[in-house]
Amino acid sequence: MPSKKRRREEKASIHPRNKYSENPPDFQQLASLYPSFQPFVFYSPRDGRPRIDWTDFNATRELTRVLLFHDHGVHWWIPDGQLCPTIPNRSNYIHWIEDLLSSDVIAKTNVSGDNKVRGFDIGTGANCIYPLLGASLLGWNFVGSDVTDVALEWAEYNVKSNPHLSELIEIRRAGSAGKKNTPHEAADANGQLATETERCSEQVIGDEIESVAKASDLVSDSQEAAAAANGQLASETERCSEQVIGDETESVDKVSDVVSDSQEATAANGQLATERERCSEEIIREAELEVKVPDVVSELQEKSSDEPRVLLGVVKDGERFDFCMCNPPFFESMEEAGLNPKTACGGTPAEMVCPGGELAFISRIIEDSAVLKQSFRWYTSMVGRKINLKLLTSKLREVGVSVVKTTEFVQGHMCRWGLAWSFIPPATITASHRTPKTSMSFMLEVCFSNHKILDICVLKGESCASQGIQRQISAMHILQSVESFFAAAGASCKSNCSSFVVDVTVSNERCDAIVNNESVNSYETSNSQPRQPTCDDAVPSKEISFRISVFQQIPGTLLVKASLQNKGGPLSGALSVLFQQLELSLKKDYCRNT
Ligand SMILES: C[S@@+](CC[C@H](N)C(=O)[O-])C[C@H]1O[C@@H](n2cnc3c(N)ncnc32)[C@H](O)[C@@H]1O
Repeated sequence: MPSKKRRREEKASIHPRNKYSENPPDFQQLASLYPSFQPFVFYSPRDGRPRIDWTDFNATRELTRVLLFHDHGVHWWIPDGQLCPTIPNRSNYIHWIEDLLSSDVIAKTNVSGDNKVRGFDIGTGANCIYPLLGASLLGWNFVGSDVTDVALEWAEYNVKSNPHLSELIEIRRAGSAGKKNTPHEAADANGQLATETERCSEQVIGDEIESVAKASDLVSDSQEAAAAANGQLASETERCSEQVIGDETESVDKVSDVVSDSQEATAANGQLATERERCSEEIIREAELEVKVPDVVSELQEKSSDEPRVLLGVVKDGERFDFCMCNPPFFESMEEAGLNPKTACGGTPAEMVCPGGELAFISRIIEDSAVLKQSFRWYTSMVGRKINLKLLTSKLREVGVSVVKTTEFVQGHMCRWGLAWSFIPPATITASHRTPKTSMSFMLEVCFSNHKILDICVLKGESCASQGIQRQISAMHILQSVESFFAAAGASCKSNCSSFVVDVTVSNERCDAIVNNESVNSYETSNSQPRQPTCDDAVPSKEISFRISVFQQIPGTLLVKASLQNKGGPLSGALSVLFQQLELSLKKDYCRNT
């Protein structure tokens, strides 16, 4: 069993917004909700805790499948042997990017002009995990690229299995020639695709929605139990090979750790993926780099020169993205990847290996970025070995990037690194401090026993105990509440119900009213007649205009976003306060304990 100290460290370093930071997956609960997962869960004779066999690929795949469905409302599958992603670990990378996008390190510009975040996942794999997580957690748009037929077909399949996300994700082939799987791998995976498509067409989706409804109730009711189960979580060690990632010495330590205490290795760690932003930001010209870009980088590049490009030729002319991300093939050979007998997370040679390993692969991203420059706000990649992090940072300096950021992802016994760079000039401290936030968001987890919801049911003549209630508290209800909230305070509101947005304009005077919590009544009673225009109305700069968008994440969970429309106006700074008031009001109406 992991020591208390280790558990504390892991908990402290998991990203605070990671869904699993406070509520790690509860195998027992998942098994009771999803019969397909039940056969994989057993109870440890040592401590009676529920576990799964990490050496069984079917068990790790089923865990990923139920977690994606249970916690993210995502339908998902991969064929035998493909790389099986760990959801908490992968979520940490997404949240790190979220932090980069909202940081003041470089000037904030929205590439798409509509406040939608647009990302590019290099090597999305059959599992398409980053686009699925980014779209379901944060409403981001994605292009996911890959080179193998199997990856492209299954990524497409996973996107199409989720109609609520499919508008957000495009799968694109990288490299003109395309990298084929071996005929055996391709035939096998295609056979599985056909079977899976058939299986899913027979699925009664309503039943699953119902399970999620029950599941979310259970989850919210049993937070305490879930917290107590923290130590019981079997590790979802990233992949077979990851035990050899890192400096050689580190790897040896890690492997011997695993061998010396296999129970511990399969305990809480991996599922509690961690993200420690300790290396933090470096402005490249200030970086103290011990390592010069050595000849090894160019040698590796020669080796990989026949490989398809990663961004050039895949990114279309004039396209712009907020970021790219990549979990690269780390190894030069399957021998180097090695086989970790303790885990079975899959990973085919096409996924794990490329000529020159990760150093050559990420170097290609760097070269492409040096051509595409500001077409991306941030370029990012995972890095498996610390020595490569240093080499790559040196290479970044050579190509003239303006900013480099690094982070460390501590995942159970493993360490990996996040590397980010940009060609956008670093923002000066003073400028960044003056710039108010122009977009923000919060999550609303609807509690069905709340009075507001009961009111809605009564108005509609429906029984709250009826099974369909979850679908009745929709983005539309929240949208209406947003409009009422601002209209009640005298703001002008214009809703667009088809795109679930409401545009709000608030005058200086009404802004104060909202901030001071003066509600409908005070405004309505003193303004029973239509308001006469005042001199102030003629001065547009004394208004703040913003757009509120509501996204249904999964039944019962909604994302509410605000984006400033008249940027640079004197009231711009008020957005965060107004939005906070809205959050309080919606949470009071729709959520538990507020
Ligand atoms: C380690 S896997 C990552 C899969 C998935 N993103 C994940 O995190 O589980 C690396 C992926 O990169 C793909 N790949 C290899 N060369 C590529 C290239 N030039 N462009 C895009 N993808 C590539 C492989 O086919 C493989 O699916």
